[in-house]
Amino acid sequence: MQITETPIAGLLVIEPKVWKDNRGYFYESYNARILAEAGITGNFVQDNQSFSQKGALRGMHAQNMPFEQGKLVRVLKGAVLDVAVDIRKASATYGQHFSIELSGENHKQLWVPPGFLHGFLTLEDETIFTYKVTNYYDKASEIGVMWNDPDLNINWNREISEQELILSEKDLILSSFKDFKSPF
Ligand SMILES: Cc1cn([C@H]2C[C@H](O)[C@@H](COP(=O)(O)OP(=O)(O)O[C@H]3O[C@H](C)C(=O)[C@H](O)[C@H]3O)O2)c(=O)[nH]c1=O
Repeated sequence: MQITETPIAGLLVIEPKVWKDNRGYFYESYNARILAEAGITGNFVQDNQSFSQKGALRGMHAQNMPFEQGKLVRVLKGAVLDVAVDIRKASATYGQHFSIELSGENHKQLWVPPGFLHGFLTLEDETIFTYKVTNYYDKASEIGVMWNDPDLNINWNREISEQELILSEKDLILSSFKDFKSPF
């Protein structure tokens, strides 16, 4: 399992060792000891899974304290462009984002600590996205910023036009970044 830093402190890319043979492949998708050695010591209490068609965009979301969540995200099948935005007010990279393609083929994972907005654009039909979180879901604590906020300026361009995007009602009316008051 190789764990590498990103330009945003605390945000880490995890690439598992994949064992391939004539039957297929095997890899450890989660190993608390190896993650702890890299500083990922969250107490994971809940696993989530979502299924999305190409063009579905979920985000940008976070939960407010005391239900802030660290997220260990990956794709079982299909592909997404995964994006995390630093909303830690004291951070030198406040408002900056990191994006990475996660897929059932590349087996990559992203550790998103508390203090980030998170979301993804689905790049293939029948994509299965799964993740561990370090705090329970609390609807009343949900906060978010629009996926296309001009100040965040997230570069989603993946041959998917705005007309092809599939968004929830909730994700159509999230806050602008300039009106957003980060609790982190
Ligand atoms: C997140 C969540 C949702 N739900 C219920 C509530 C809704 O009725 C339904 C769909 O939820 P939502 O539309 O918020 O699902 P996503 O848009 O995939 O939300 C996620 O989107 C991005 C990718 C994130 O990083 C967050 O984990 C999360 O906000 O599932 C639950 O019961 N438990 C949960 O933990």
